[in-house]
Amino acid sequence: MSRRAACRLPLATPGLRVGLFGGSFNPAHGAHRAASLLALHRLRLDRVWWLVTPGNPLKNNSDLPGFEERVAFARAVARHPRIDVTAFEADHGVRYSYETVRLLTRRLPRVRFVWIMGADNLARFHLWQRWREIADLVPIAVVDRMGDSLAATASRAAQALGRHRIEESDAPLLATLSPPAWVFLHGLKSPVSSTQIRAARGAAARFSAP
Ligand SMILES: Nc1ncnc2c1ncn2[C@@H]1O[C@H](COP(=O)(O)OP(=O)(O)OP(=O)(O)O)[C@@H](O)[C@H]1O
Ligand SMILES: O=C(O)c1ccc[n+]([C@@H]2O[C@H](COP(=O)([O-])O)[C@@H](O)[C@H]2O)c1
Repeated sequence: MSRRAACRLPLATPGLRVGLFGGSFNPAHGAHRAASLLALHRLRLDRVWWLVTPGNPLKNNSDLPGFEERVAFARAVARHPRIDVTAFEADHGVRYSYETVRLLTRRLPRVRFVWIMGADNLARFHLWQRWREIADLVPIAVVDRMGDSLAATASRAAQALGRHRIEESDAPLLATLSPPAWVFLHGLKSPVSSTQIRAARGAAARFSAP
């Protein structure tokens, strides 16, 4: 591991409860922040680390803006003392979440990590590389999202992990449970998406073009 990589991970003391929130952040937006605050509060986390991906393995990344640009904008949007925007995956040359989680849990075995994702990602979680092993490594919190709840709870991964789902009222315990364990968090249901923001920016650019 390089000195630079070691420097770019936030400080984490044993027992700290850390939510891992991976994303393309193209661009970061208010629902990323709101989902992080919901998870911080409902899971009794100490911090949330945003893991800006060098490129989602399931997306076409040909139009993805530069990594540093997405990190800088994410930092401007996060603006919270308990949210850290990290370049962990780029620093370590990984883009599969299984590798990220394995690296982090090995390097910081006494930190209590929780993987956080929006409901759209639970709906497609069974397509991720080694998704069952991710669920064996860390508890998972799924944040409800407008239009995605039904597909998420009926998905292959949700069904396969069904008996490991805990009651939402037990969410404060999630970080202390041995995986597999997961919870579905209601209470956000935001319609905001990066897709919508990119479309609005594109329309504005076309409108103002001479
Ligand atoms: N409105 C939202 N409500 C809940 N979770 C969200 C919301 N928007 C994004 N997320 C979650 O944030 C994480 C990062 O998402 P991402 O950066 O891909 O944003 P996005 O808005 O889904 O982007 P895109 O529209 O380009 O797919 C994912 O786990 C995603 O499910
Ligand atoms: O590991 C995988 O196979 C995998 C497949 C799809 C998405 N992910 C991760 O899921 C997170 C959310 O991605 P996105 O593009 O929906 O923001 C991000 O950390 C991606 O690296 C990971």
